[in-house]
Amino acid sequence: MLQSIPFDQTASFKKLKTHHKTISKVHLKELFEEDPNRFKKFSIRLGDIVFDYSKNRINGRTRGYLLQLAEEVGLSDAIEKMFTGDKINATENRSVLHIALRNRANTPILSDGKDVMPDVQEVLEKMKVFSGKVRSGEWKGYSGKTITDVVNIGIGGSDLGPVMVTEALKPYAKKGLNVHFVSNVDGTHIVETLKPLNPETTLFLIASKTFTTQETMANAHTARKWFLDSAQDTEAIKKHFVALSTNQKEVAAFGIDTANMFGFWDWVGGRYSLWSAIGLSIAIYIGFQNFEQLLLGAYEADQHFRTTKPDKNIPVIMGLLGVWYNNFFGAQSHAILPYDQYMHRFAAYFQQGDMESNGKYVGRDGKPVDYQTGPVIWGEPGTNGQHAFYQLIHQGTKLIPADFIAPAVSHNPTGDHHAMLLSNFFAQTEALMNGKTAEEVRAELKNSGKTQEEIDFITPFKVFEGNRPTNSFLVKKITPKTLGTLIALYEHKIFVQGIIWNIFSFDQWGVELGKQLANKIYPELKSDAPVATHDSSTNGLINQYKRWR
Ligand SMILES: O=P(O)(O)OC[C@H]1O[C@H](O)[C@H](O)[C@@H](O)[C@@H]1O
Repeated sequence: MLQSIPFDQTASFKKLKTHHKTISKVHLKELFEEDPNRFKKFSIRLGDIVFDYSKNRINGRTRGYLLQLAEEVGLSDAIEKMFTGDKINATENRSVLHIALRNRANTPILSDGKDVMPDVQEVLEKMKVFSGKVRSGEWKGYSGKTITDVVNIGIGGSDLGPVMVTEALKPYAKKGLNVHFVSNVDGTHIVETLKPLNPETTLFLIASKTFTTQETMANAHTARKWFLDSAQDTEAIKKHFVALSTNQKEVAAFGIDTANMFGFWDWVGGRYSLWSAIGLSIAIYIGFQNFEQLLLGAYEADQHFRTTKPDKNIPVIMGLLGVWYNNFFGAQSHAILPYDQYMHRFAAYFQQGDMESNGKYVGRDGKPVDYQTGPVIWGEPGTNGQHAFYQLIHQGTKLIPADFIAPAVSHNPTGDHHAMLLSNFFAQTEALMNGKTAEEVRAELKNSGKTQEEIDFITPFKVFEGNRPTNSFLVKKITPKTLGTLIALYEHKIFVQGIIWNIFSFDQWGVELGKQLANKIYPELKSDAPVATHDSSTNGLINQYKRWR
């Protein structure tokens, strides 16, 4: 069990509050001028990743207080509890062991007194064999043809991870074997996905931890019907449908042979499950060896998180910096900006990872907290974002801490594209930090042919305050291994913040109410009779829908 320590009642919280009053008046530029060793002091190297957090509104003292905060809330103890299978997900009475899924040392990890590693290894072995057969063409469809298209049907944690990783690692894909993802219950998603596909060469992975999720079950049944319309034989389902789930009973009830089921366990949270059987689409797409590299990268991040001192610990520092802006500067959101087109779903992935984990107002003591918790996570790949929303980051009234991520080596070294991309990556964090003063603007306009009056008018609009904080992740190359490390670092950052905010990061009760109400409304939509059981807005909308449909 985790302790409950309201973070605003810690001694370091008070110190940080007082310290904030002075440091918030200091410009980042001054911090760099004062200390030529800032980059060295405030950056950490982990394998092929450099994490530079020097462009943050902190000095050594800030870092000291933040690290004290981590100590006061018992972070090291909490980390150890996660790694040793303690039931830190108390509201669901579960261990939190996604770290076991990538425990490449295979050392025993106990949950409920039982070593989970033999089961983890068994499923990995099964994934290896199966993905190998699909990739080699040995696995045949009902008419004897090899599989060309894999459709993963799942939503939330059973979709976003595989989507993000298969996109990010496209250069490692096998030619002629495509993956598709269907998540939305909107019929458009499955209809459009199936349109170009041939049932004889399509393999469906039904991915659902619970195997009861409405969207996934609806899409799975539609896929089953589409398939049987062509195969005309329920026996053929065996060759075209597999299940990734913890729920054997429901898998069998759906008609999938449980021999074709890849299991996982209740100690794997949906949004932390891409490392489990839920990653089967990844293993098929990039090959099992590459999938193992992804696990290895995450394992290295796990080791780093568990064993490195807090001041050199990337997720700890990431988490503390987030708390610094969220709770002391009043920042409401955090942007994730990968300068890598393949990583275009990275921010979307961590919207679930972070917001479903830390979007909570009830503390671990069961009482509402008096402070802000999880930030709004958002972002798009650079340079597209620059031409869309960076205006607000540079000159808006909101403070938006941002993470910039870029590979030094591109998978597509076409012409000078990568140098151009990287020059933008470097320039943006520099610009956000330094800004541009009125004097600099005036000097630039001096020989522009403008009158003094025109210069006076335009100058304030061209001034950039700067002082906008950023982190930079410079990665040698986005490979399965470095991507695995990056994802795990972000996962652990979420953990750190949940511990500090004294909330339970591994449940998600907040998604239940909407589901419950949808289940109540769904039968009401069957008849054309007007409804009167809701508030006037909901009744009005439902009844208009009934008139129009
Ligand atoms: O994998 P499933 O059981 O189908 O769940 C899919 C998703 O739905 C739930 O509503 C949760 O919000 C997510 O955390 C979960 O990943």
